[in-house]
Amino acid sequence: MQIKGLNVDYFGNSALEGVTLDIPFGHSVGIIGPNGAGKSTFIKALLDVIKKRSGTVKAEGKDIALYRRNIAYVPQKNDIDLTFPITVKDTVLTGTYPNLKLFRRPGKKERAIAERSMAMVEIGDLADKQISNLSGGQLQRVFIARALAQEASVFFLDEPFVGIDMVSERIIVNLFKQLRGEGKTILVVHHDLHEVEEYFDKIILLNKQLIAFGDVQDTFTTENIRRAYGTSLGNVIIQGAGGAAHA
Ligand SMILES: Nc1ncnc2c1ncn2[C@@H]1O[C@H](COP(=O)(O)OP(=O)(O)OP(=O)(O)O)[C@@H](O)[C@H]1O
Repeated sequence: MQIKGLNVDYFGNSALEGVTLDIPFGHSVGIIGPNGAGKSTFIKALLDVIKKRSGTVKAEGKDIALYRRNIAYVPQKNDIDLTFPITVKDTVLTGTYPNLKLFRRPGKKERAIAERSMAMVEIGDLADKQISNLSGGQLQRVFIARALAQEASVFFLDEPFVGIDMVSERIIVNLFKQLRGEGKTILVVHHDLHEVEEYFDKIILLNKQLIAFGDVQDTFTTENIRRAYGTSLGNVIIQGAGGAAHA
């Protein structure tokens, strides 16, 4: 995915400035940076769901709009209306809609895809429950199953580990490993620096501007964390992460 000169403003305030990088497919990539660094904005700009002031985003040489169907997106929980009356299986089934032909309803094939997707995140037993009755971790797995049902090759997830239980976290991490093994690309906005090395093979450090991008071993360094978070906050974070970052 080729990103060139990406600038995004909200009401005249800049959220992203001149972000240029080339994200190779087939990796699990963490997007890391302080609150308000523009991480969610970055994902939304790549998806073309918010207006850019300038810049281009291409995938395999094509404008991202032409590639959009191949990208499954799991937004932050806050961005989803959880009071909407819908069951787990119907929510997951909506993941198949982008691939349906015009005026076609989901049939046997789509229901089989939805079932397989639910099984991949171990929520088959919740199929008939209303989404409003689920725990945070179960809900996150429902939205990931919906993304799987889209049968995309690229996955964008915004803070998937926030407010979830350890069992859900383990299931999701194992799924990421499985998807990566199948050559899929996973781009994840992530807050907690503890697990960075286990979850991702590349990271993007962001604070309005691109601070660093590359393999975790080379990029997840105390120096880069200080540059992204500022020296004093960076030091607190490095200590809190128990030396997870490289010196
Ligand atoms: N819809 C919006 N309207 C106005 N300003 C916005 C909007 N969305 C984000 N912003 C501002 O843009 C900046 C970047 O926000 P963004 O949500 O992308 O950051 P983030 O790194 O994902 O933050 P967090 O970790 O807190 O979720 C912040 O200053 C935020 O207040």
